[in-house]
Amino acid sequence: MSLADSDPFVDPVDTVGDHDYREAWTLPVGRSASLTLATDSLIVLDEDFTRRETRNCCGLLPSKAKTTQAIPFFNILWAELSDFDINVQYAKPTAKNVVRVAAVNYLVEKPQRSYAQSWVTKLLDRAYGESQRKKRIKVLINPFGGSGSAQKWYLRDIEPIFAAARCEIDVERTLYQGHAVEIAENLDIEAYDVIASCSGDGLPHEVFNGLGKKKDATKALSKVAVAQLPCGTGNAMSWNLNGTSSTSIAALCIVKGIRTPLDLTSITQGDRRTLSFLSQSLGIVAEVDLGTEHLRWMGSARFTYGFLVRVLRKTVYPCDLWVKIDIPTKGAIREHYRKELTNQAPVKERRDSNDTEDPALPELQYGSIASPLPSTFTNIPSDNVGNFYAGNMALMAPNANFFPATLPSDGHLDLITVGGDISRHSAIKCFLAVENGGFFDLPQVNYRKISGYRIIPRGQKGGYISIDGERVPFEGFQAEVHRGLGTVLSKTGHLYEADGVVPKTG
Ligand SMILES: Nc1ncnc2c1ncn2[C@@H]1O[C@H](COP(=O)(O)OP(=O)(O)OP(=O)(O)O)[C@@H](O)[C@H]1O
Repeated sequence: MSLADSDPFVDPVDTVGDHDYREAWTLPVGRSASLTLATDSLIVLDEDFTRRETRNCCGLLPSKAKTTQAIPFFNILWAELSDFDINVQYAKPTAKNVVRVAAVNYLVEKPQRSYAQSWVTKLLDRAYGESQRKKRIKVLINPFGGSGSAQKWYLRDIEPIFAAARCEIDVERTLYQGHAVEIAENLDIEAYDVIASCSGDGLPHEVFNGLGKKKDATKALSKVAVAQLPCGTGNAMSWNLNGTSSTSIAALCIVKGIRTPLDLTSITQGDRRTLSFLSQSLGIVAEVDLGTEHLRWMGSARFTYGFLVRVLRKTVYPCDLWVKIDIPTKGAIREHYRKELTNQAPVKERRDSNDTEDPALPELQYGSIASPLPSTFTNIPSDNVGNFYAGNMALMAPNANFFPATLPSDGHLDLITVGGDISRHSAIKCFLAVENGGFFDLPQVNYRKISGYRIIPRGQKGGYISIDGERVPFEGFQAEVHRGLGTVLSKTGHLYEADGVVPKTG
């Protein structure tokens, strides 16, 4: 029986005669098996001669038991040829949201060896595409991550995948708050390609800031990709870049991740300058996130409870707000997003150019919170703000797609403002629309693309401001976006995994 007869994935025209194996990139292996490179996957076809329990008058009948297995190229971790056999290691789904390292192993006959070598090269090309192979990864583990399970999850779910993919791994546990800042600040950037944190979103925030403290910060931030191995509660970074909070799938996504420039925002407050990669909030979101810590025992219900309490009180957070508005309307934002869907510009063109040749952090174009107000900033009356929320990624938690128009490196933050004095009915509609879709289009939601702002709370004794989920003093601050200053790993190289304001396929 020819391969074409038995395998629906193989074009019969390509499988006639030995020399044609090359054209189909089919490698005959073992006694009666073959490995074929199809469009998106490796097809393993095994015709094993076994005795089946089929009887006729002469006794047991020998018959062929065929198995066909398709392994997506994305899941292929490594392949190599040794003296006698070929070994392909891959991430095999073993349960919903779990992958584990598995392997296929076959003898390769001597005459096939040189072809097998080119076949392995071809397989790895398809498996990795433009993603870097054998990444050198500094792994940070927050021992308190995942309610103390981060270390266990690392050993069980992550390390075997990195090892099978031949990544070089160097593991360090964080010992105290802020330790990840120091580790990143002192990192030899020539020795690593990625810093991946087994943590929530707090450690990646620290890592960006540690790299940002280096003398050659701009170089460090463009050279070392920051990644998350989700061991927190929200895991926004992993949801946006990998579409998962599964530790094993995230590990596979890091192995296969494509280097992607990420906009970072400088925040100046008092005399401090920090970098934000995810979001800044003041008002109901900040208060619900940071002001309900004492209700952690409720699980995620604490957010719903906190929200409802504030909505019923119709809480407003008066402030003075000035914004550098880049795209003012939802229609224009949708158009901008549509164009970016097909923008495959090289990485270099998706970062601000550094004309000064100075490798330190870029100078602040708009000055700091202490500088005179930039003339390009527009005042937005904000006496009755209920929610001020600036986002650099789409999902703030699973099913919380607040910023569906965000793009990793378009040079803009997406700014949402919602009045605190809207009706309770309207406020609840907004809340439900975040989870069910449609939030972006609600008329009570103001949505702009911006590249800087200054916000100063007014007439409140205290309150909550959140930068990437971390609490900062309740006082005025200024923000300025730096296009593509940071680097992350993503599946596409230029988009988030969340649903956008325009369908990604059309
Ligand atoms: N050994 C340690 N002892 C105390 N604090 C630590 C230690 N290691 C890390 N931290 C701190 O823990 C904080 C939380 O980090 P992490 O990224 O895991 O979580 P998070 O984003 O707060 O998590 P969650 O998503 O669960 O809210 C960071 O501020 C970090 O500095």
